[in-house]
Amino acid sequence: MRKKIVAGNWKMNKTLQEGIELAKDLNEKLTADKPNCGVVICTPFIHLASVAGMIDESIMSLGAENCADKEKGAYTGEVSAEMVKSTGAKYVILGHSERRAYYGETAEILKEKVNLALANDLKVIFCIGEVLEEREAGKQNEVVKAQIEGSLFDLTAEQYSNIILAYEPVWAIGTGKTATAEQAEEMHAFIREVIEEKFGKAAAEDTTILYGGSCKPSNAKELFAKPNVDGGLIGGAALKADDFKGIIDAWK
Ligand SMILES: O=C(CO)COP(=O)(O)O
Repeated sequence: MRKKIVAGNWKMNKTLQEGIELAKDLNEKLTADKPNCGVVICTPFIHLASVAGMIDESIMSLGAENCADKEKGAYTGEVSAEMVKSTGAKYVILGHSERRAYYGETAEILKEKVNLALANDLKVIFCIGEVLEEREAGKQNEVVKAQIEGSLFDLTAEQYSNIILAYEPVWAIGTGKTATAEQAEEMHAFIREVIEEKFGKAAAEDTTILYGGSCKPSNAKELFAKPNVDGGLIGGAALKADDFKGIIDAWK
């Protein structure tokens, strides 16, 4: 049975002190009222080691928002998968549309990152999704399929079992314009078909596919009610403990 997950992506928000406060607050709230799903918080690199020491791992896990495409060495400013793992993090987000668009991350670069993350025992939350023009041209399926094929199709079945997918239509990220539950379901079902073609039916059924893009407490329940939507990858609403918990509670 695939796992239901609500994951937060803090992006480039929160000072170290603010991040510690948020993690503490969330940890307290979820200790008092246990979640019905897996919870992951993905924080900037600088928060990882501090936050790792303060969260109850039976309730939530920690992840990074990125890692380098190189193993180690003279790559000033980069943070390797091995370094991420050494903080206590268990997950890493890769292929976020902001990384693809603003930092030129190609399918090839992402393939390297995915390999290094998996080699260091990190689970990968791999993001895919089309931009508005692609949706308007009816090309969303083609785009998403190419993103999956381009970075994940060389994985072994064993490696693939550590991948979580996150469908994030770029036009819905931070815009307040959520995909409808029907649009999300339609794409998630298609993604499962793409996975089935390559990795087989069991792997497709076992893949957790998250929806991301303006997901909030007010729309999470409707989205998560769809059979192929296994949770969310949350940006803005993950920055307030009450909002994030409101989304987690959509599984109750
Ligand atoms: O990009 C996202 C999560 O990775 C979604 O961001 P928002 O929830 O702010 O739209």
